[in-house]
Amino acid sequence: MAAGEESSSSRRCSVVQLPVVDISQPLQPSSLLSLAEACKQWGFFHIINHGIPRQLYNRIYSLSQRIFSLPADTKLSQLGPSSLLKTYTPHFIASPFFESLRVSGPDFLGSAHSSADALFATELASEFSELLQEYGSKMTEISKRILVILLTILGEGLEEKFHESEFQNCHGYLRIINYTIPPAAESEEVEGLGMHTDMSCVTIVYQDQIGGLQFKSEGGEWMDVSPSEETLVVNIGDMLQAWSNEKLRSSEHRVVLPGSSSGGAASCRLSLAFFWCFEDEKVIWAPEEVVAAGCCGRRRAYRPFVCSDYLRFREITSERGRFDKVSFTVRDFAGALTKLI
Ligand SMILES: O=C(O)CCC(=O)C(=O)O
Ligand SMILES: [Fe+2]
Repeated sequence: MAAGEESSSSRRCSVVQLPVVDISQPLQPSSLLSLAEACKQWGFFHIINHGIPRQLYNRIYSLSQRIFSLPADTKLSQLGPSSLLKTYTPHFIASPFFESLRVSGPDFLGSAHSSADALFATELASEFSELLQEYGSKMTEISKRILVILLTILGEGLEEKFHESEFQNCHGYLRIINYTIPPAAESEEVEGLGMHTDMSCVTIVYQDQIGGLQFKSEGGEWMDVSPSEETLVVNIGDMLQAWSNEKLRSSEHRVVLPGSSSGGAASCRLSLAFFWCFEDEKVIWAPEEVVAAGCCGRRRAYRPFVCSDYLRFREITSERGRFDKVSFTVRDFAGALTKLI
């Protein structure tokens, strides 16, 4: 795995060559090894041959832009935090440059429809919903495939033993995110989304060509995740870090937006982040076999906890309007590093 300094002087971070997994093929032992290493060290990797046609992205992209370019009042009153639907997160909640629309599974069609009906004429609303249904169900399928791979790298026999029994009630939701690139930023980068960990088992991200997704290495260095047309980014979330007893890493990450001088005339960055999560009432407790697998000893890193309690903890501990604040993670909530259980 090669990591080298990036040439651009405006970015004080490194680029890393993440493993690229072809998920249309069974994985070769050598690929499994490098993936296992990356999941332990970075918690990030790329996938290719995922079967999402480019036209699907293009169409979602252009309809999403139509939604985000509607007047702020319309988005807020129809979909905002005080509306019935609550699917729209306006600017100045996650950051001044971030706004998003949530589409929840498994009925992605119904979820997208309820938001789109409030904004679009019938025909466009139907098209938007159908596209999101297609995207959501493809992401669901890919998430399951990724979990099979991750359980395989955790240890022999663990996939057969635990995929069905532990992950069968997982559910997914999608966040369509629009980042506004501020023209006043000059050569300075700004944080579009501050440092955080995801509360999912795995997250699958499509980022457009603007890039800017970065994760923090164990040594505390920011690493750039370069955008590429053909690949999707996968990162491990807190739920899987806890369930795997930290054999899979949920890295802190963020999104930086380029200053206006660092390239192009683009005024926005669009990403689609799909979160594959345990059900709310799931008790997370790493199985004995997972704790014992490999050479990491038998120390448990977490006490058992209920998923929804952690989600609530994150909600309470995240301070609105404090964009610079480091958010708490699952270690702060359920870490038991000093105690043998
Ligand atoms: O926009 C991106 O590229 C990543 C978004 C993200 O990290 C998140 O929504 O949790
Ligand atoms: Fe994230």
